[in-house]
Amino acid sequence: MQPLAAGGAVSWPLYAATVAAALLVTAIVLRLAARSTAAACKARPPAGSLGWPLVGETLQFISAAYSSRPESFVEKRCRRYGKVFRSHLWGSPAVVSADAEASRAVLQSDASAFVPWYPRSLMELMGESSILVLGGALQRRVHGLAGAFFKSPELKARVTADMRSRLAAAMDAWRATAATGAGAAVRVQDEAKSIVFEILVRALIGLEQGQEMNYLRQQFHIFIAGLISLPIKLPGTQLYRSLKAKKRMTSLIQNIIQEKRRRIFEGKDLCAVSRDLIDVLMSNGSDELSLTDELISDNMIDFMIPAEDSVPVLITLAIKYLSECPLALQQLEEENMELKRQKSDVGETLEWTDYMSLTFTQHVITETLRIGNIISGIMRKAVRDVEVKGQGDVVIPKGWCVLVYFRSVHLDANIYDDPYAFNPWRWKERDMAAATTNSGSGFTPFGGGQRLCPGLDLARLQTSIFLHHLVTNFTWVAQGDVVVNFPTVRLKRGMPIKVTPKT
Ligand code: HEM
Repeated sequence: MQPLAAGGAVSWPLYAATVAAALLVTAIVLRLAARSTAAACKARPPAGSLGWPLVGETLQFISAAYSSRPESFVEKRCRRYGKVFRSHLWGSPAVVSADAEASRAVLQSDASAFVPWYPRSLMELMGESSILVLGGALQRRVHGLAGAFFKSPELKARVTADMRSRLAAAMDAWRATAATGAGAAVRVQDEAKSIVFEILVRALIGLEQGQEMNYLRQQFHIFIAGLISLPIKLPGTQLYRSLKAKKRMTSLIQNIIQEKRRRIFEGKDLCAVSRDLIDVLMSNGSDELSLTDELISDNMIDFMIPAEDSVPVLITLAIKYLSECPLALQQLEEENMELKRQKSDVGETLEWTDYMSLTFTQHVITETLRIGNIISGIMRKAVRDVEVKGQGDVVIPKGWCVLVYFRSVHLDANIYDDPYAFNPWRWKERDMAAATTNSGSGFTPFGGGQRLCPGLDLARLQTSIFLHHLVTNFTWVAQGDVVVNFPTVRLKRGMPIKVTPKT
């Protein structure tokens, strides 16, 4: 963040001191209010500490999140207070759950108990009509329509064909890179990001590769940089830049919506099949829950977050873990080569169902989701005192936040033997149906309940396709890289690998 320009009505040091004093007073009042809320209601929040005035325990949380063991913040407190404890994070009193049962109970609750809660910069950027913030009938409606679209065989077939042709072009370039000799490397994370972004954006808003796509992606990078930033909306701040970028993206998407409306009005576009998510949302908004252009465009931008972030990171992490586990890589390669052979023997190309039927490949993806914790947890706010059963019953007082911390559950030695080991074979014995539908307690990389990720099948499908084409066409040597976990999970150097085409 840049300080305010000197020479304004108030000098910068005086301004800063005034703001700091105001923040301190506000924080003390809020903390006293939090304490008295907890004391006034019969609610018994769990044991724990609210930390320092103003910042609570946020700085300790962030400093652990930047380390190679982000769960250390939660682990330390679990040892002291139990798996559900109280804290104070992102400016709010909070209950943190690292207990599988309590976490499941929170995920399964509806809006009569909890509503979504995010840090202020995120709320500001997503806007009121984002599915991530919406509650009640409107959230269920958008979720239902988007979920049905993402799960439809037509979309999966289209995404499969798009992925195949986009990967073929990328792989030609990798072959050319490999031919240049020593030192040339492919950055998996960058490649996965540009491929997945283009394909999902096409599925969302119907935009094809080209100048507008490049412009959108450029604006999206500025937008996403502000999601976890200081909640200050002044020129020069990241949040301000991100809001401006969102405005430019909204205008591009609203033009697409207007063009679609014009074509429908002129009777030029009466195609019964929805080609993208905008079509789905536009054609399902004629009753009292009509979906406005603003709601549609806001949500299209939110839906781009997994396209640029979560799915490419899942692909990249899978390749990192496979590179470090030759036995798993060998088994995955054999499984994929066998399928390729079978299909080419009968002269068929692979369908989306073929990719999803690769059992070991799915185990690799499941294990990557468990150990990689791309989304480490979710936050909610209690709209009333909520009793939660877990390791001992606790109450989350009205107005408090709850952080459901998936990461600690996914790395819990009581649930997974040797939890830090990448072991795809562990899923042979486990209930894979529960893992792939995300219904099993102790495995919630896609959340759960009414807000269960509607894109989970697509994420698995795109990852399977990427892995299939990589292992059947190339061998590689990974160059060293490390996972960074905050503010989002990613590979520090983008996972460079030196590829050699298979003959
Ligand atoms: C590795 C990939 C992915 C991961 C780890 C992931 C994870 C999650 C999680 C944990 C939630 C629950 C949030 C909450 O409860 O507040 C969620 C929700 C959501 N995800 Fe995903 N996701 C992924 C891919 C996708 C894809 C590909 C799409 C669609 C293009 C998508 C769209 C959404 C939407 C729209 C929601 C909000 C649902 C609602 O609040 O009703 N996600 N995701």
